[in-house]
Amino acid sequence: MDDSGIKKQNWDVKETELFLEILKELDMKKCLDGRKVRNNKLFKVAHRRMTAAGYHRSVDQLKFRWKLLKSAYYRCKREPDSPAPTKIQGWWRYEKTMIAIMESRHPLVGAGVNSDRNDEVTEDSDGDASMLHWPQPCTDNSTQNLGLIIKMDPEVDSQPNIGFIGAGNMAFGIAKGILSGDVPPVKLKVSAPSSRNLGRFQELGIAVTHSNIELVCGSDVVFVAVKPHLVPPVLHEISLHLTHRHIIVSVAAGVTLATLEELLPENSAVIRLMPNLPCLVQEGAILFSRGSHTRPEDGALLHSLVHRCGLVEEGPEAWIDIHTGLSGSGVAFVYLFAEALAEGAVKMGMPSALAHSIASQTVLGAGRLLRESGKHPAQLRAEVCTPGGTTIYGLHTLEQGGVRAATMSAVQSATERARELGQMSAAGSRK
Ligand SMILES: NC(=O)C1=CN([C@@H]2O[C@H](COP(=O)(O)OP(=O)(O)OC[C@H]3O[C@@H](n4cnc5c(N)ncnc54)[C@H](O)[C@@H]3O)[C@@H](O)[C@H]2O)C=CC1
Ligand SMILES: O=C(O)[C@@H]1CCC=N1
Repeated sequence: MDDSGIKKQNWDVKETELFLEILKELDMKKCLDGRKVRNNKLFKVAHRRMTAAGYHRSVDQLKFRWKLLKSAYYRCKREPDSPAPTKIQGWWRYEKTMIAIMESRHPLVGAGVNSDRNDEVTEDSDGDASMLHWPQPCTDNSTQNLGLIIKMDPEVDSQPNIGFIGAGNMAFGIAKGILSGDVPPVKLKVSAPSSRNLGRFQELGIAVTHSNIELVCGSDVVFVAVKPHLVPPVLHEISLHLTHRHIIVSVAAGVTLATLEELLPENSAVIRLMPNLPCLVQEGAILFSRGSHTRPEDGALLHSLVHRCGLVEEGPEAWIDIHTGLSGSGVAFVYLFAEALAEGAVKMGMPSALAHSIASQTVLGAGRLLRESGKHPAQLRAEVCTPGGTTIYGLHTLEQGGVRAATMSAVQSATERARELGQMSAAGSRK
């Protein structure tokens, strides 16, 4: 047992890999400047994340493991051809990640850095490099550093900062869905070139900017919510300012993961997400697919952010365009049907307002019953039909009008159009 009462057990591969991934993701290279208080915060965040993943290590155990990993790293660096055995079993598995963490750091230089010598092992002469000397990809260094420090402080905030590029209907719908979870508005920011659509975000307490770069620098998860043809120029604009901490989530219809990855710096974590407008009322239907440089945890993080938007599923990318036809566009098909229902009633003499109100309640009720009963639509339809009654007469008319075939064709057309948009944006990205 250690001081915290946590039993000492050997670290296994998965646990060590997760620990290193967490440190990498927390931007250790920028945050660890040798100040004990800040180091403690970082290890506390790591401790919380490890615990959430089912690995129960105290903060001190994590620090000790980190010391051993650093020792092994320096030993191998000193004697690359015949390194002495390290205290880390299976070190070779972690070497690459350690190099990624350590070699993006600068040696401790000069005054102003209050190095915490107790936090080091003999081999470790760098004392956790100063962020003063780390080149910042973002122009807004002060907020960047502040953001990282806030991000690391479990008491203040451990949630990611979320940015929206584009202030349109879909960004607003997703933002509202996210806010209905336990994410406070202070964690969100939105950018758009004009102020036209920004007011409604501000009313929700969300910060706004006209600078996509400022937005990216202050965000961990960035939703790209501009029209598909604007995706290539927008990604080109922000690319230089992306770091490995960013997850880019595109909601643009048709734009494929391959195109997104091609437009972004190598190894960028990209997720393609297709929402629909009812996210606005937390009744959306979302399907997302992860790019080749994401980890399951990135999907889990995204899921946890948007789960209040409605139904959220992860699936293969081939289904995203189909989901666009079925659900992204599908809501508009349902609205057309609702409108036609109401107009039928108006034709028969009902006042328009009442007809529309009843039509929307009919669509809502039918949808809820369909979802909550878990029954096939044909079964529910049969439950409404009295033999020789009104419904079967009406259904016969709809079938004569080809409503079923027309609806299937509508989903097909919208899916094919999404694919076409994808090809166009791929061509745009190669220009
Ligand atoms: N509206 C919908 O129901 C759905 C839309 N989508 C996708 O969501 C994306 C956005 O669609 P909507 O929200 O409907 O569009 P929208 O036209 O309502 O919003 C687009 C926003 O992008 C902003 N914008 C334009 N150029 C920009 C730039 N260079 N930098 C930053 N912002 C810029 C505009 O000012 C506007 O606020 C599209 O790619 C669409 O395919 C996906 C599913 C459903
Ligand atoms: O019509 C569109 O292109 C977007 C994508 C799905 C819904 N609206």
